[in-house]
This record gives sequence, C-alpha cells and structure tokens, in this order.
Amino acid sequence: MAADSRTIIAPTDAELLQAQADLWRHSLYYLTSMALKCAVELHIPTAIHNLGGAASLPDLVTALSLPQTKLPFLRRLMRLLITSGIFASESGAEVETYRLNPLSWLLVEGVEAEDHTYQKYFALATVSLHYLEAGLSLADWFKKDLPVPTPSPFEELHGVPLVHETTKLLDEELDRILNEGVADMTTWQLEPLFGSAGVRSLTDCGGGDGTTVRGIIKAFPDIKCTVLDLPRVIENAPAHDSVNYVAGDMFHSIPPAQTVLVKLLLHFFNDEDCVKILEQCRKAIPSKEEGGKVIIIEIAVDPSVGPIMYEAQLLMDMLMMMNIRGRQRDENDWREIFMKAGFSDYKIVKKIGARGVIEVYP
Ligand SMILES: C[S@@+](CC[C@H](N)C(=O)[O-])C[C@H]1O[C@@H](n2cnc3c(N)ncnc32)[C@H](O)[C@@H]1O
Repeated sequence: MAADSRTIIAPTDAELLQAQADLWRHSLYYLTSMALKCAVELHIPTAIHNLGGAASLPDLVTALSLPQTKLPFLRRLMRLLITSGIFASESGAEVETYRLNPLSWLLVEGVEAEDHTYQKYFALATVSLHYLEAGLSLADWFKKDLPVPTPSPFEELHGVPLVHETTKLLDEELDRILNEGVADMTTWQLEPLFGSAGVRSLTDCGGGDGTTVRGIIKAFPDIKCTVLDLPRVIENAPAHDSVNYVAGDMFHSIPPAQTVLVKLLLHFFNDEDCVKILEQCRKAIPSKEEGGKVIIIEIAVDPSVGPIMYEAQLLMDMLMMMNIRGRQRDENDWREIFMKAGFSDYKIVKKIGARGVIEVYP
C-alpha cells in the first residue's frame, strides 16, 4: 500500500518556518555565485590585498574606482560574501573592515608565491551564460531519450561539447577562460608524492602545458619527465631543458615510463573512454615488480571527507553531468574501471582536500 505523506509528515510551525527559510536559501544560492563573480570582476580580492590585506568600505570604493553612490550597495554585497565565507571581516572593529581569508586569497591576481594558484577562471566559467543555459535545460534533457553515449545538457543544447576544439565556435570568451583555468590547475602538495615514491621516470598523460611536471622537476631534478598532450596544446607549451614534450593522442599510445601520471583528466571522460585511456597507460609502464604504476589524481566521492568537502564533490559531479560526458566517481566506480582496464590492484594513498591520489598497479 502506498504511504500517505499526511500520516508521515506533520511538521510543526517552527519546522515549517525553518523549511521556508531553507527553501529561500536553496532557491537563491545562485545569487552567491553571482556575487562571487561580481567580486572577481571588480577585482575586490586584489584591491584588499593591495590595501595591505584589510580595507574599510570607503577605502574599497575608492580603490575600485566605483561611484560613491554605490557604497551602500557594496556593503550589502560584502555582507553576503562574508556570511558565505568568501571574505572575512574584522570583528569588533570600530570601522567596518573587510579582510581576505584563504578563499579570497586564491582570487588575488599577480601573486608569485609558490603556494598560490589563481582560481578566478573557475569562478567565472561556472556562471557563464552557456553554463547557466545548460542548467536551465536540465529537466527537458531528462525527458529526452537521447542516443548513447549520452550528450550532456550543454552539448545537447548548444550543439558543441565543452572543453573541445569546437567550443570556441560557440563562445570564444568561455573557451579562453576554460583554457586559462586548465593552465592554472593546482600543483599543491604533489611534489612529496613523487620523491617518496621512488619514481625514476614519469609521463604526465594529458599534462597540458607541463605546469605540473615543471613543479615536480623543480623538487626532484632526477626524475626524467615527459608530457603527453594534443598537438595544439604542446605547440604552445613553454620550452624547458628537462621536459620531453610529446604531441600525441592518449587513446593511441602513451610514451613509456616507470610511472604514468593522470591528473584531473579522467573525470572529463565516460567510463568506456577511461578504460581505453587506462589500457594505454598500462601498456606504457613496466610490471609491478619493476615499480610500474599509474598515479591518478581525482575526486574519489566519499561522505567520510566531511559534509562540506562531500557537498563540494557532489556539486563537481553535477557540474560534469551538466556540461560534459564525464563524471566524478566513488571508489567502487574507480575499482570497476581499473579492473576492466586490466590492472590487478590499486590503493588510495593520500587525500588532497576533496581529491585523492590513487596508485594503480599492473
Ligand atoms: C583538464 S586538463 C588536465 C591538465 C593537467 N593534467 C593538469 O592537471 O593540469 C586535460 C588535458 O588533457 C588533454 N587531452 C585531451 N584529450 C587528449 C588526448 N586524446 N590525448 C592527449 N591529451 C589529451 C587536454 O588537451 C588537456 O590538456
């Protein structure tokens, strides 16, 4: 017998009021994304940084060259961004003062420090018009019986895939932002992995312009490094004496090395393509006894990372579902792919924030 919701749910008034507030929050969270985009476009993090890391509202209005009439509006914008954890404020100060926190620090432009990466392109791309339109088409996309492999709502609506050489035909600015974003992907905490693992030679598969490999070589000059990427990417990679750049296609062959690194790549592809890429990785490495392994750096969706990190993982999965054919995977998904690609074993060796480092053995 079907359950009668009236017998199960009997909310109190307090619960209903809370539910209404929660509904407002969930319906309006896109405004936080818009406010973040606005802060990036106005260069608010950089302005606060240039003002010594703290700024009053009038100082900020002047530094940003905004009309004085916008002061009360900027206060409201900053209030939301502080409450959302994007900036900090000085508690108890006589004058309202805004400060950078680690999140807004990530958005400061022109910082040379090694631990700093410049993530503004991610914040800008995720609220670009074509992404938002794809999101708005989600219910229509669900209702359509589309051929397999299933195109994403983005591809179905706009007629071109995202992160593809044809994306610029749709939106040159979005394509530029995405390429910049890829070049800026983090290399935090990677170097220790390769030193302690006794890696002698490494191929970074889909290694982009070689940013990761240059970071590894800096820490471990003895590791012989190769970067494989598509010809149009390798053509624009900065020359480096110790990096062997190879233009090619990872679906066909991967330059041999003791270790193949596959970093922030597989979530762009569906399971069948991941198996094909990993089969090529397996061919490129020696046996397990000779130290052969593939190192994968990706999200491994897992609630044990805590509610905030887990929510970030699930949102990243929705981002994939909306825009590309790939997905974020949990440990079972990864295991299935590794076994299909002919590997014998794997180990999640480290967590890096919401991501994990997985070693996969032949
Ligand atoms: C998201 S980026 C990751 C870049 C890099 N691994 C990092 O962590 O910064 C994916 C990379 O895979 C490359 N790629 C895509 N298809 C490829 C293929 N068939 N063969 C080689 N590289 C490919 C792209 O050009 C891009 O540089």
